[in-house]
Amino acid sequence: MSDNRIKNIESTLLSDNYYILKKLRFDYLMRNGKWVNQMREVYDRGDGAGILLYNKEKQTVILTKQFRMPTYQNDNENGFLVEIAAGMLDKDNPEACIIRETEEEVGYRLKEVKKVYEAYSSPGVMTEKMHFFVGEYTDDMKVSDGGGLDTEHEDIEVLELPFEKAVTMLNNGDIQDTRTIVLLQYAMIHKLLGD
Ligand SMILES: Nc1nc2c(ncn2[C@@H]2O[C@H](COP(=O)(O)OP(=O)(O)O[C@H]3O[C@H](CO)[C@@H](O)[C@H](O)[C@@H]3O)[C@@H](O)[C@H]2O)c(=O)[nH]1
Ligand SMILES: [Mg+2]
Repeated sequence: MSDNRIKNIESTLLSDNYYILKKLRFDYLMRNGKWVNQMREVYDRGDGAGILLYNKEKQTVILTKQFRMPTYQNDNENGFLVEIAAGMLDKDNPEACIIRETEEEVGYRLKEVKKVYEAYSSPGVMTEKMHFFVGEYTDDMKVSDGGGLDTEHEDIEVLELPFEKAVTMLNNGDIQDTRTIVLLQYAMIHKLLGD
């Protein structure tokens, strides 16, 4: 079977109201050797970055809590979600983005971060690739209360929690953001906060 299993891609713009939603029609070569015409809607809002902030000495992590309309539309009773600090890349590289977002959202100015994964967020629907980081914070890195940008009406609550509490929330199903689950599990697997 040929390596190139996609041809004749036709793209129609459905919305560029805020980000970009396209309808893509294309011919796809099935494993059984037949060409079929397929249609997929694809949402492009760029790539993102997120970080788990941790403090070994205090045995704490920093998470955020904010209203997420899409979750409010789907089963999340009050629409608030506990998440890692995260943002969209805009024109930054992932590392610069996550350092900027950390300061905007939770008020800590980091010098160093460690990239641990790069992964597609929701590959059936979105183009978004997410860059996952972990970073150590200490009290002397605090430069503001965070909370997000007023100009964008961000309203972010900063949660500094014992790591153990975050793990309990994860195990109880109180953390429902995939990216946050991934990084808390990373911290557990790699014993970021010690044994
Ligand atoms: N007016 C308007 N504003 C929007 C819209 N969508 C987003 N925004 C604005 O854009 C800001 C984006 O803030 P960021 O901190 O950069 O992004 P984020 O929403 O936290 O996104 C992060 O999490 C997402 C998962 O929910 C990730 O998809 C994303 O890559 C990133 O990591 C939001 O606060 C909001 O003000 C929209 O449709 N309309
Ligand atoms: Mg954000």
